[in-house]
Amino acid sequence: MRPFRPTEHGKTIETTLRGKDLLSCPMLNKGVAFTLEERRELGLTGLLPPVVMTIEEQVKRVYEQLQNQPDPLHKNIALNDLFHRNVVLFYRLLNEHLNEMLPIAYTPTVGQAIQAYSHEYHRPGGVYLSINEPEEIERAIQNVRDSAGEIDLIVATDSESILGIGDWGIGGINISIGKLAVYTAAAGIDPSRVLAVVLDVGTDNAKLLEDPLYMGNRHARVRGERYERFIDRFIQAAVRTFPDVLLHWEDLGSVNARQILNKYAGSLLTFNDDIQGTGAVALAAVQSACRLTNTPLTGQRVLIFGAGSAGIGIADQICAAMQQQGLTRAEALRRFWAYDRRGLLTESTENVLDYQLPYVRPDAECREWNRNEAGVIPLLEVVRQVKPTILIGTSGVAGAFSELIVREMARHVERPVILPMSNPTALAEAVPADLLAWTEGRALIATGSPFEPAELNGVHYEIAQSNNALVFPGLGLGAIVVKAKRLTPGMFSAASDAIAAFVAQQEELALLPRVDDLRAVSLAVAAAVANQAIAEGMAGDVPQDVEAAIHSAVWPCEYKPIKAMPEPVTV
Ligand SMILES: NC(=O)C1=CN([C@@H]2O[C@H](COP(=O)(O)OP(=O)(O)OC[C@H]3O[C@@H](n4cnc5c(N)ncnc54)[C@H](O)[C@@H]3O)[C@@H](O)[C@H]2O)C=CC1
Ligand SMILES: CC(=O)C(=O)O
Ligand SMILES: [Mg+2]
Repeated sequence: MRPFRPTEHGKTIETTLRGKDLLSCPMLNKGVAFTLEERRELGLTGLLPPVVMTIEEQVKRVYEQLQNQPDPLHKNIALNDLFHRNVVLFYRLLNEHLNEMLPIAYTPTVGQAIQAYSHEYHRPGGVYLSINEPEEIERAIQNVRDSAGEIDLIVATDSESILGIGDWGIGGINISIGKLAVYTAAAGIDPSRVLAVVLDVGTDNAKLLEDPLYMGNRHARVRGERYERFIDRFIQAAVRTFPDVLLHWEDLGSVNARQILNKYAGSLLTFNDDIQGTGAVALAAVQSACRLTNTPLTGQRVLIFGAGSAGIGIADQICAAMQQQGLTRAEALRRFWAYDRRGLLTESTENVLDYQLPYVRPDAECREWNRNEAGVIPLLEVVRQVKPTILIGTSGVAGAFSELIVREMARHVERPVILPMSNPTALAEAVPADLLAWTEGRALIATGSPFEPAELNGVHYEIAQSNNALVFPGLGLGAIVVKAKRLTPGMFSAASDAIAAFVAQQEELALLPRVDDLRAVSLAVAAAVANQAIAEGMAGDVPQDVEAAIHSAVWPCEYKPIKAMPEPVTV
C-alpha cells in the first residue's frame, strides 16, 4: 500500500496521510511550502511555522545551511538528511547548484561517506540484504513493493571495490544511493521508483571487522558457490517482483563483476556501470580527442594502466569502435597494452583473468625491454617502447603518471591524450595542472573526479570530467522509456556517440561535456539509447515520438498540490 497516488494526469497528488505522518513522508513533504489550504485539509494546522514559503526561498535556506557545514563530509550528511525530509527540495538544491553539489553527493565525497558509514549513520536508506539470511530476500523485496510500489531501477553493490578505495562492506549502500541521486539530477529518473541495494556478503576490510560500531556482517567476504546462489536469489526476487526493472551493478570486485555480467546480461535488463558505463564515457573522450587532433581512431596506441573492471571495460569499447571503423579484431587488439599490479600483461604473466586475455602482448615483443630488479617492466619503459597516443588510468594508484612518464609520452606525440580516471580525487594517477605543465599545455585531459580549472602561462584550461555519470543516467532513462528488454553493445556505443556529438557542437577544446550540461547530455543519451533499442528490436514500447516520450518521462522536480484522500490505495 502506498499512501499517495497521482491524480489529474499527474498534476496533483492525493494522500491518505495526515499531520506528522505527512511531514515524515519525504516524497510528499513540502515543509513550510504547504499552503494554508493544504495545511487545513491535511491536518497540518499548527504543526508548521505560520509562514508559507516558495521553494526558491527554501532552496536559499538549505543552501545556506549547507554552507555552514564544516567540511564536505558533513555537507554530504546534511544533504542526506535533507533527502530524507523533503525529496523535491533536495533535488531542487542539486539542480540549482549542480557543479557544487555533485562532488558532495557523488565522487569524491561519497567515498568519505562510505568509509564513515557506521559512525555517521542517521537512518536507513535502501535495502540491506544479508548473505546469512538468503531466505529473507523475497520478503525484503516484497516489503519495498508494499511500501513504495513499482520500481523501475535498482542500483546494487556488494561493496568489494568501491571507487578506488576498496572493500567498505555495508557502507557501500552509499554508492548505490549516490548513483541514484545522479540518475535523478541528471536524467530526471523518478526518485519514488528507484531502489538502492547493498548485498552484505561480509568484508575483508580488517578495520571494519575490528570496529565495534560496524553495522554489517562481521566476517570475511563469502565467495564462490554460496555467493553466486545469493546473487541469483536476489536477481530472481527482484525481477519476479518488478518484471521490467533495470538492474545496475556498481563497484563489485572485478571477477564477480564480469561473471555476473556474462551470466545475466543476455537474458535480463542489466549492466555493469564500471565496465560498460565507464567504457562508453572513455570512448566518447577518445572520439573527441581524435576529432580535435585530426587523427583516426584506428591509428591510436592505447595504454591502459589498471587492467580491472574499468580499464578492460574501456579497452573493450574502444577496440569494438576500432573494428566498426574497419580494423579486424586482431588488428584492433594489437593497438592496446594493458598494465596491472603485476606489470604489463604478456604471454608469460601468470593467472591472467579471462577478460584480460585478449589484451595479453606477445613475449617476443618485449624480450629486450628494460626490467627492474623484480623482473617487471616499469610503466616508463612501456611508454618509451610503445609510444602511446592515449594513456588511461584506472588503477586507483595516486600519482602513478609521474613527470618522467608524462614527459616521455609527450616526446612522441603532439597532443598526448591522458585520462587519469581513478576516483576519488586523491587517487588520480596525475593532477591536471602537472600534466599541463609537463607537456607545455599540449595534453588533452579528462579526470574521473572533478578538478578545478588549471592555469599555465596565462592560459586557462577547463578540466573535463570523464565519469560514467555522463552515461548511466541517460542510458537508464532511455531504457525505461522504451521498456528495453536488454542493454546491448549497440546501445552503449549509441550513448558514447551521443556524448561525443554533444561536445563536437561546442567550440571548446574539451574532450567531454561540462557538468553544467549534464541534463542536456543525459537527455541526448536517453534518446540515442532508446532509438538504438528500437532499431535492434529490443524495445517493449515504441513511442511515436521518442524525444517527446523522453521529455515527458522526466520527473518534474516541483511541488504539486496535495489533496486529502479518504481511503488507503493499493498500487
Ligand atoms: N571515472 C570513472 O567513471 C570511473 C573510474 N573508475 C576508477 O578506476 C579505478 C579502478 O576501478 P575498478 O576498475 O572498478 O577496480 P578493479 O579492482 O577492477 O581494477 C583495478 C586495476 O588496477 C590494477 N592495479 C592496482 N594497483 C596497481 C599498480 N600499482 N599498478 C598497476 N596496476 C594496478 C589492478 O591490478 C586492477 O587490474 C578506481 O579508482 C575507480 O574509481 C572506475 C569506474 C568508473
Ligand atoms: C565512477 C565510478 O563508478 C567509480 O569510480 O567506481
Ligand atoms: Mg563505480
